[in-house]
This record gives sequence, structure tokens and C-alpha cells, in this order.
Amino acid sequence: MKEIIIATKNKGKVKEFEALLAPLGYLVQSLLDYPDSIDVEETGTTFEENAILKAEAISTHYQRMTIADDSGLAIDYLDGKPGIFSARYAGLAKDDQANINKVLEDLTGVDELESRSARFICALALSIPGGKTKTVEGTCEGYIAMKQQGENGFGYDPIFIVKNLNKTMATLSKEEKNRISHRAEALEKLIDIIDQS
Ligand SMILES: O=c1[nH]c(=O)c2ncn([C@@H]3O[C@H](COP(=O)(O)OP(=O)(O)OP(=O)(O)O)[C@@H](O)[C@H]3O)c2[nH]1
Ligand SMILES: [Mg+2]
Repeated sequence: MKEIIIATKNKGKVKEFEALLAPLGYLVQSLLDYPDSIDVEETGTTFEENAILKAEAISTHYQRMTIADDSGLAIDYLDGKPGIFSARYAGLAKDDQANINKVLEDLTGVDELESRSARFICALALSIPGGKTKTVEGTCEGYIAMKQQGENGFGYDPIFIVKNLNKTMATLSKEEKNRISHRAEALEKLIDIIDQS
């Protein structure tokens, strides 16, 4: 069994990585399995920089192959915000509902769906002890809904309308989300790199 650590404490991400990697024969662990793990500060200025910081710190600490995910929502009308600050947009508490409320408030009066365009971005970094860190990125295009809908997923999923599907990410089953998400796209690219190395 190939073992891999996902350098995250986000339960929503962990579930998605497990669903995507287990069928490929990976035994997935995360920082939820290591509650006393080191804290890595996200001091980078891009998703990619933050993913590298998290992946390298954890792979060095545990001497194991590690993937880190830094991701978020970029809204065109807000010049790319909340961006790398997506998890803490409404404050340090990382409260998904408070973050959703803040985005909906920020877009008050923006009534055309076309003007509410946005994308999810996911940067993944793969760090293998003694090796050179590799990075990839995936995106998922869509629009910010006028109100939230759906219970599935996590984060901003209830207000993110997936382009072409015309429904929010939180109304998709986990299999559907894992076919079209920014995370799935990035992970597909990363698996190709792992297979070649
Ligand atoms: O609706 C969503 N569907 C997604 O698929 C998704 N992916 C990311 N996000 C948002 O972006 C933040 C990441 O910030 P982030 O990469 O720093 O992660 P995090 O702080 O939650 O955990 P960690 O991995 O750093 O431990 C998250 O908290 C979410 O708010 C998403 N929202
Ligand atoms: Mg984080």
C-alpha cells in the first residue's frame, strides 16, 4: 500500500482526497490523524507558495511523502478576493457560514449572474523527503449564487454555481463534485507526475 500524508486539518478536503486516492491504492492520512502536529503558518502570497510551505514542513517533520492543498475562491467583481484568505475571510475562526454571509453581503446590488463570475482555485504541492517539490493547479469556473442552496461539500460550496451545471456545488453528490472540482483537476495532474517519477 502506498502511504501519503495530506497536510491539512480541513475535514472537507480530507474526505475528498480519500475518495479520490483510495481507489488508486493509496492509504491516506491527514493532520487529523496527528492532532499534535506542527502548525504551519500560511505566509505566502499565492496559493502555490502556501501549498509548498505546508507540504515541505510536514514531509520534513514526518519524513514521508506529503501533499498539501492551498485553495480558495476568487471573485472577479471583488478583484480576486477572498483568494488566499478564503478560509479566514470573515475572521480567524474559519467559520464557513460567516464567510458565505460576508461574500453575499459584498455582492449586494450585483444582480446579474454574469457579473458574479468566480472560480475555485486549488494548488497542490507534492514533497518527497530529499526530492524536489512539485506543484500543480486546478480551477473550476462558476458564479456566486444570490442565495445559498444545498448541504453537501464544505466552505463556499452552497453559494458556488458551477458553470454548465447551473446548480450549486453543495447540491452535487460527492462523486459529482469529485468529477469536476478544482481539487480533482489538480490531483489528476499530480497523479500523472507521481506515476512518472
Ligand atoms: O466551497 C468550497 N469548496 C471547495 O472545494 C473549497 N476548497 C477550498 N475552499 C475554501 O478555501 C479555503 C481553503 O483555505 P486553505 O487552503 O488554507 O485550507 P484550510 O485553512 O481550510 O485547511 P488547511 O489545509 O490549511 O489545513 C477553505 O477553508 C474554503 O473556505 C473551498 N470552498
Ligand atoms: Mg489554511
